[in-house]
Amino acid sequence: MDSLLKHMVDMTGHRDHTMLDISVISAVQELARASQTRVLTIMHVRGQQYVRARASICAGGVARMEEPADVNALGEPISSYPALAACIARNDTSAESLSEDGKRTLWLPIWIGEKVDTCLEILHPTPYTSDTIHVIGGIVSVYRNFQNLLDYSERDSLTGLLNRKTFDDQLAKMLHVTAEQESLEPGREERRQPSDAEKQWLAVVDVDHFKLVNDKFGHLYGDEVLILIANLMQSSFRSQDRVFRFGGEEFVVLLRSTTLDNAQKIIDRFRTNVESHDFPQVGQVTVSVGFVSISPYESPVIILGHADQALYYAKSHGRNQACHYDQLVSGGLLHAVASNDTAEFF
Ligand SMILES: Nc1nc2c(ncn2[C@@H]2O[C@H](COP(=O)(O)OP(=O)(O)OP(=O)(O)O)[C@@H](O)[C@H]2O)c(=O)[nH]1
Repeated sequence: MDSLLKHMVDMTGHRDHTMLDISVISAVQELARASQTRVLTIMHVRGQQYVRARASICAGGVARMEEPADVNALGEPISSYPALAACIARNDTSAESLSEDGKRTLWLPIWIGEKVDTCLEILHPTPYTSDTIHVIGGIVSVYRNFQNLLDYSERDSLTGLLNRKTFDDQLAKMLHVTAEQESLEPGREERRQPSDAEKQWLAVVDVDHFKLVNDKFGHLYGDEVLILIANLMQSSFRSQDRVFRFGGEEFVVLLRSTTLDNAQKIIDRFRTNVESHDFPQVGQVTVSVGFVSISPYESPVIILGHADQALYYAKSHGRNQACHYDQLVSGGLLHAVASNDTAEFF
């Protein structure tokens, strides 16, 4: 029981999804004497479900995060896990399978309302007693409640998008990973990257003339426009991209690993989706976008400042368009300010 309490204290002491994953699999692994425990992400992409491990621990080992070799890979189709697929299809909370070579696997999907995007997978050599199942059930409940709480603190209450604080954390992580990858290729910093190279991108999105929407139709309709735009963002961008609301009528998107051509296409698809949407009562609404590639050699403030400069260019040159910072600079339409000062534009 001491051990159970220790694990519960550990799990509830985290304010970060990664550490929560690590502590839940460490707890299950030890208390359920598993041979392997994993946290799986269930991704929903265009009506299909995919499974990808995000943390794992083996007997006698330490828990670790699973970093996918390719961040764009969706994982395995759920059909590779028939017992889990059937369990999710019937909205169930557990499934077991026994393979021909005697390996037992227990899957515990974590339901939050009608949605499931996480599952615990426990491989165990011998059948579980009802006491062990009871302990595992308790750990899973605490894990689910804590995930829920963390999720709530990471999101904007009006649109349900990720909030500004989560953006700061995720951009810092993205810069760190990119810097690590580039350090594996010395000299890359100085080399000019080809225009078809895959990069990470940051786009700042601002609703055009939003004050007019509020003034003409009232704040309730204004709020509805923001919610519908948030929905259009979720459906227009890819599952590996991240969408944030910065507050007001400003949104930010982090686009993962794609070429300039693709980034422009993905952003324009969203922009035209907004332009062609019929907003109840309000009619047509448009957005302007400024975007920039993310370099680990620049600070978040500078990266955001560049995207903002491109956004203001789009605003002051007709709105309802997406402008690329580097293209504006190389075309002489914007002036880059060479500076190490992180307060360059503020
Ligand atoms: N309904 C609603 N309005 C908001 C919210 N947050 C900020 N606003 C309003 O958004 C409007 C932003 O207006 P401005 O910054 O002047 O910009 P704009 O009218 O969109 O003009 P441009 O950006 O130049 O195209 C203000 O009227 C704010 O009151 C919100 O959560 N809900």
